[in-house]
Formats: sequence, C-alpha cells, structure tokens
Amino acid sequence: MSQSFHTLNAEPFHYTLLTRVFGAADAPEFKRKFENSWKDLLGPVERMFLNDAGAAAALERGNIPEKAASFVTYSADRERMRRWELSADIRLVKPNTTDDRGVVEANLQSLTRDFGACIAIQLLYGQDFLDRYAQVLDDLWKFDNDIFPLMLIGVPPWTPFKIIREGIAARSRLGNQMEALYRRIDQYQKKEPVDFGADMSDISNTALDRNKIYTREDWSFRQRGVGDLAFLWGQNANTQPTLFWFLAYVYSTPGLLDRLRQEIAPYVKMSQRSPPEISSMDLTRLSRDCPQTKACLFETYRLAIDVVSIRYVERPVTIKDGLFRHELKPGTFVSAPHSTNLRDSSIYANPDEFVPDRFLKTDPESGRMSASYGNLKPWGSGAAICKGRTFAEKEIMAVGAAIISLWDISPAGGSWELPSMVPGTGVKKPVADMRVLISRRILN
Ligand code: HEM
Repeated sequence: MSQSFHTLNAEPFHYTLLTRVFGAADAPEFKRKFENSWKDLLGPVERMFLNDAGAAAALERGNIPEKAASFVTYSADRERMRRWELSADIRLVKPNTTDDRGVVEANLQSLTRDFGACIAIQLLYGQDFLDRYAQVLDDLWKFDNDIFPLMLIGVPPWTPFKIIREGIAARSRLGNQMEALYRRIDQYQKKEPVDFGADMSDISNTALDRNKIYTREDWSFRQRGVGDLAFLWGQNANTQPTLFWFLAYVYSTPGLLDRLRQEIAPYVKMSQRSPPEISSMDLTRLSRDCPQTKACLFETYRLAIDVVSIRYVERPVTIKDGLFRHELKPGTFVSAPHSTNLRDSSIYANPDEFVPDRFLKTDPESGRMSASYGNLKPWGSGAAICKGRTFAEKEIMAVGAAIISLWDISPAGGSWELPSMVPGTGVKKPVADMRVLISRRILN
C-alpha cells in the first residue's frame, strides 16, 4: 500500500463506489470529469479535516459545550427535543426540577451517532441544510446500514426486496437534497439570489472550494450532489459509530470514567453553577495531553474498526512474504484488510477485552505517559490514507470529553451488557441498540 498511485491506484475503486454505491450514472464523460478532478477535490478536504489547526478551528465553531449541555433535554414532547434526540426512543423517567435531577431512558447508539452527525454536518454544509432536510440522518443511516454493503458487492438496485427498495429511496432523497444544496452553493458563490432565501453564511470553505473545482470540470448539479454524498457519508459513517463504542466502553468499564474525568478536567473547565456547565474547552491540549483518554480511543479502534484499503494495480508489483513471492498483475484489484490481527492473542493479550492501558507507555526518566497507535491502521495506508483522520479523532475526543464531563450514564437493565458486534461499512455495528439511563452529573 506504500506504493505511489502510479502503481497502486485508489481512483478506480472510488469511481466504482460513486457509480455502484452512491448512484452516479456511469458514462465516459463523467469518468473523464472524475479523473480530471478527483485529486483536486481532496485539497479542500485536507485543509479543514487533515490539517491540525484547520480541524481544531472547525470544531471550535461547532460549539460543542453548548450542544453537549442539551445532549438530552428531559423533554417528553418531540416538538421540544433537540434534533439528535428524535431517533433515540427517549422516555422521560423523572422530570428535571430545581430539587431533583431528571432522568431519561434512551438508546445510546442512536443518540450519540446523531449527536456527532449534527455537529459534523453543520460544520460542513451549514445549519440550513440540516434544518431544511429533516430526514437527512434517517436517510443516511438507512443507506449506510441497509444497502451500502449490498450495492458494493454488485446487488442490482432494482432487486425486488423491501430493504433494497427503501434503501434506494433513501439514497435518491440524499442525492436530490445534495443536488439542491449544490445549486444553492453555486448561487451563493455567484452572488445570485439563493433558492428559498436559504442562509448560506455558515457553509464551509471545503464545500465552496469543491464547488469551484466541480464548476471548472463542468460537473452537473446532479453529479456534484452524488460526489458530495460520498463525502457526507465518509465524514460520518465511521466517526459517529466510533464515538458510540468509545462512550459505551468508557462508561461500562469499572473505574475508568473517574480516571478520565480527572485527566480531562484541566482542559474541560466547568462552571460552579447548578447544573454545572462547560465554561471552556482546550481542544489542542485535550488531543495532546490526555494519554489515558487517547488510549481508550485507540482501544476502541482496535475492537470496533474494521477497514480495508482497495487499490487497482497499474504496474506489476512483487511482494516478498517470507519464503513466498506474490506477483500483483496490472489490471487486477488488491485489497488489504487492516483488522485481521487486531484480536490475535499473540499480539494483544486478552484480545476481546477492553484494556486501554495496552496503548500506554511511560517514559522511565520523566515518568510522562503517552499513548501510541502501535500496529493500528484505522485510517488505511499509503497515498489514499484517510484525509479526515485529524478531524475525526479530534471530534471524538472533544465530543466524548464534553459528554463525559456533563453526564452520568448507567445501564437501563441494571448491569452493563455491551451489544455484540456485526460487520459494518468500516466500523462494526451493534446488533441492537443499548438502552441507558442518562442524568446530569453532579459535581462534588
Ligand atoms: C473514525 C473515523 C474514520 C475512519 C475509521 C476512516 C477511515 C478511512 C479509511 C480506511 C479510508 C481508506 C484509506 C485507504 O484506502 O487506505 C478513508 C478514506 C477517506 N476518508 Fe476517512 N475515516 C474516518 C473519518 C473521516 C472523516 C471525518 C472524513 C472527512 C470529512 C474522512 C474523509 C476521507 C476521505 C476524503 C478519504 C479518501 C482519501 C483518498 O482517497 O485519498 N474520513 N477513511
């Protein structure tokens, strides 16, 4: 995978994804546009999602402390809930009053997944897009869970099964809405009246700069919509489920929550009000100076992430593997699964257990702890390695730290039981959601 793209090229696989999975019409003129612009389209992504300062600045704009304070609103009325609560089957167990702290029962996976997605999508496409397209989260997860893997292996979209019909309908709505969004982006950029008078003031430079490249190569609005549907999916499909597993492990592992709360406290400052609120968050130091929290994230990657790098062989390659030699022939595809040895007991003792300390090292002289990736490759490898990895890791650290600081979460059934995992599209999925009780943390 370390070969240049002249030898092992990710582009043909991405083109197949666009046409087979995301629904673009395969045609020679579209293929040409794609080949002329794919690398350039990644530039604006790297500036916001790969660059350290760009990712931190974006997350600052996301106003995570304010949103985390209403992670649940103790509302029994859907009209008054925040957007991310709607899919979580919220049940008010005890109202929140001045004398007594409230309790809600909720599905943790749906709640955290949609919470993270609301923050991330607004940063990329603006609040108006989220408000105007009420079904976006339902459609995105239906598409991801129900039809993505089937489309990838080549199941035809017209297959007469309910799950495919509904998944394709969700994909069509996503495509239509992304197309309409790109029309508005284009109007805004050209200083023309914007459809519906939509507020475009918080649209990201990433979307604006991608539109310039789409315009340069004459992509139709339909094609721009599908091109960015792939990007919307890439931004959320792995990040938000990882956030869920991270929180599920942190809350359910005995003694861990207190350790992390102590570690992050200097960087997540709390007000003395009742209930306490986050008065400031230092995203840079959260990422840099919280090795125990980082180690929990790495252990979450080890257990939950299941990614593969796929490349088209452009030139012959010979790989030496001990006594064997593998000849990769031009015109074939090669895939490298990165998770096969992550539960190997000769590498990781007690491989099915959540043991974050395995990623921690202590410097014998200074006594300073640090967390390191070791053999993990959650972001793939080589030239086409993930271009959103800095943002993804910072988002999970920041959102995770905010929730940990503000909320107590316990199992609704009385004892913790994590759902089993099934393969997903990059991150394993829980077989069932996880019912929990949530109430505001009280500071001693
Ligand atoms: C936990 C979250 C994430 C995981 C596990 C993940 C993982 C991956 C993997 C495995 C690849 C393929 C790499 C390869 O072929 O070797 C990839 C590609 C990519 N990812 Fe991510 N990703 C995550 C989040 C994000 C986010 C937040 C964004 C951006 C908004 C993003 C944008 C991309 C892009 C643009 C590519 C294509 C890169 C290229 O072709 O050069 N990802 N990601």
